[in-house]
Amino acid sequence: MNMDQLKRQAAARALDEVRDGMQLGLGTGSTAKHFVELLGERVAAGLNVIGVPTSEATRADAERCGVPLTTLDEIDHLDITVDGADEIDPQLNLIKGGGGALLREKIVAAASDRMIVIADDTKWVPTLGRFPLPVEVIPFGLGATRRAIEKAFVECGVSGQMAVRKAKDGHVFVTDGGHWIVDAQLGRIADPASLAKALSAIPGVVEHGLFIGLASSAVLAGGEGIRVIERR
Ligand SMILES: O=C(CO)[C@H](O)[C@H](O)COP(=O)(O)O
Repeated sequence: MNMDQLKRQAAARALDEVRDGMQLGLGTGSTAKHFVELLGERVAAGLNVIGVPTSEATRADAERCGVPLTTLDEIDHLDITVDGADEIDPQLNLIKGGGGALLREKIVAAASDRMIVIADDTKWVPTLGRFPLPVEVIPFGLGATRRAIEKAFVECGVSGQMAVRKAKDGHVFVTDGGHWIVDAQLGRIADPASLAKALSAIPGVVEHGLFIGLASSAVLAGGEGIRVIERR
């Protein structure tokens, strides 16, 4: 089975948790896209749900698949958010934002009763940090923000190169919120909760890709089948 088939399997398993009448957060990325497509098939067959997309890309996918959409201004909570991740550790802390949607993804996950992470099992790691940590920043005063981020890294015992993310066309990548992303190659984040707190305290940082205590469960698809891990 190839990687894409594994992603679809994980998405299909998460769909088992969806019930009629639910309000759903719809994640971003190639794995979440499978979930939106499968959900669209169920909607076409009569399932009544409504979704909040975590990016303009997911909004377009959901519209194409016929999934009804709303916003967090029109409804007061979400039952489940189903989203992918770039890394998942055994405490179900995550690195997200490889697709650049971390800000909306975190807002939507935090507004949800449950967050189900779906992934192929290569995303499962003993310690976060091999995947570059995305930090969403305001372009104004970026030099000062970078220095403050470096200081936070030192205080939290990590270090590594930082680079402003570029789009495929070579221009700076701009998020749906109009911000930039700095990717930090940290290698190993021993204390992700402390680093998350330190980054959140920096004025020019809009959000970062450490999702601490947000995921309720992870559905991991691998060569030997599907593993569902619940947060203790
Ligand atoms: O955080 C994300 C987007 O901001 C994605 O969930 C993450 O990058 C995983 O993507 P994929 O399912 O394509 O591997």
